Amino acid sequence: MSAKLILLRHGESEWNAKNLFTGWVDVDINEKGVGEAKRAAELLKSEDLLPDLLHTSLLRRAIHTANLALDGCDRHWIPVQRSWRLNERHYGALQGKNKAQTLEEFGEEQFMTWRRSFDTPPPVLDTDDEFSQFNDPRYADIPADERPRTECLKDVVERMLPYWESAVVPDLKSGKVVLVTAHGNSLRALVKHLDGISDADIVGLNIPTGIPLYYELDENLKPVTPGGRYLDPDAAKASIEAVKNQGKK
Ligand SMILES: O=C(O)[C@@H](CO)OP(=O)(O)O
Repeated sequence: MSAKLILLRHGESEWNAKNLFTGWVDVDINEKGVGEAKRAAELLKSEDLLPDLLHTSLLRRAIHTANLALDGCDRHWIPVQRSWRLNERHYGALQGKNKAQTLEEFGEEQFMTWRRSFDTPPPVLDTDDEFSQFNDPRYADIPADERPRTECLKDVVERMLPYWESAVVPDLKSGKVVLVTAHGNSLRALVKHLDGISDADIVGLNIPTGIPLYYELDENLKPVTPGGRYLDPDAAKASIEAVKNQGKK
């Protein structure tokens, strides 16, 4: 048995374009992002990788991207499950801050530690901050003392894996083609798990916006091809470079 999994980071968002730390702030995709989502649909169609089931985060940029990608390949009707556990990493007190200014103010080492280190979270965000989601009704089911106010990638792995095991794995095992539409850092957490990437090596992994990453998984849900396969490898390469260099302009 082999399972088919497609990972899709949302298309470019309004705040990606403005170079702002986003995290749980619920911004939409911009025009470029809409184009990326539609192109994702074309790629899925051309490879005959038509999703049977969708899992998304609770954030508009992932939901909108998934809707466009599915609509474009006539799969707008498939069952959907949404979970905060697929949300972007909560970026703590950096949410709403400009990446270039943060780099300048704190220096490259601190900036990259906050962006990419495995276990150093940014400072905590006040619950009444304008960029806080602490009292957002969509998170009311998360006990207040477990509701994130900042997260490092390790925290994301820990909150994402229970959802992976309980919701996504059964769908994969039932032979369905599963689409997971999520975010740069929640997908880094998932890829780390799938490919068994070390805490040190995950620092160097970046996920491009809007390009489907296809994994064929064996019976133990291990990737047949390590790292999976981007359906548009050239575009993925260029976009990965851009994500990597964010802030440095
Ligand atoms: O701002 C964010 O939420 C993320 C993803 O866009 O940024 P970064 O790539 O810096 O982790």
